[in-house]
Amino acid sequence: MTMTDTTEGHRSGFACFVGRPNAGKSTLMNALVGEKVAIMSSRPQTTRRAIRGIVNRDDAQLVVVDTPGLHRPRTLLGERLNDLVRETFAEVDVIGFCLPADEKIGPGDKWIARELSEARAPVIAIVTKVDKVPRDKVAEHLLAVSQLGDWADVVPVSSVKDIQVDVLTDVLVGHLPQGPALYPSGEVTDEPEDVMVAELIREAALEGVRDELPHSLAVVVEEMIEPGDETSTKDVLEIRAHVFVERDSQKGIVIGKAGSRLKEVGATARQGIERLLGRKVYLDLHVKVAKEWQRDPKQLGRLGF
Ligand SMILES: Nc1nc2c(ncn2[C@@H]2O[C@H](COP(=O)(O)OP(=O)(O)OP(=O)(O)O)[C@@H](O)[C@H]2O)c(=O)[nH]1
Repeated sequence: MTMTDTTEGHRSGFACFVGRPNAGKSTLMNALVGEKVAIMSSRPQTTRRAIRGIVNRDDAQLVVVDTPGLHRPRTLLGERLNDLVRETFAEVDVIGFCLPADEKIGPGDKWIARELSEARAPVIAIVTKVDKVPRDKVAEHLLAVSQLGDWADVVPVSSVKDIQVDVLTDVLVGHLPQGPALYPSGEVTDEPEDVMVAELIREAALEGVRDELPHSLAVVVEEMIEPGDETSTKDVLEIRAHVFVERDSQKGIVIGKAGSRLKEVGATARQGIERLLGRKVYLDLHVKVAKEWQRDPKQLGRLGF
């Protein structure tokens, strides 16, 4: 009998997903990782890259990292985000490019495809939402997608109906280098709490209004006050956060009629935060207009970009 190293044949590495808004990236990432992983948001000090989740298997560990939306830059923030996306592309082992089966390939997809042609890592074209269209349409779409670029693979999936998600995992894992697990299984994040809390609030605030507020929204946690603290007024952890938007009209969108939407945002975010921290919290949200913050480097710095 020979001694076998347990890491022999084991693969590990990073994957990221890109695609235009609504392409099904988040749903797919959640399907891959097997649970809602927004709360695993993790942001290394220098970038906005976050760990979305980790797929742990006996033979592999696939770490899925987040990429800020890739889009045609119009503002300073847009340019910086795109730089970050390119940095992310340079650091991952495999890239998944999501293209929804129920939508024609558009200029946005072509732009992303061109960006991806520069990437060092292999790109898997993923045709998402195949449950939404008949089979012959899927076939047609697959053909169009395969002609769009030089892909390492083209994989059709449905995250909602769980079609081919396991196949996609195998394909992604196949592109990882051999190596031991990068994170202990069970570990989900290495991020400070306030950053994750801010991310949860931002997610909740964007829910349903992503199109209206694409990148014009930032959240800063101002204070997290423990019940025993001098300034504490509550008997639970008190979190005060600012939600920054660029314009008064956007403020209205976030707050809603008579504050109805902000109340919902707060309730959703609070639930997530309580799950994350494992304790009850009191959440106090203030919506503020930081005019043109996307163009102002000082403001950007303060908001963590
Ligand atoms: N029927 C069906 N709907 C899906 C599938 N995947 C995603 N969707 C829906 O498509 C919409 C967009 O999905 P998301 O996962 O939020 O897309 P995204 O690419 O993360 O979007 P952005 O956050 O805007 O970039 C949601 O309403 C999903 O429920 C799928 O496999 N089948």
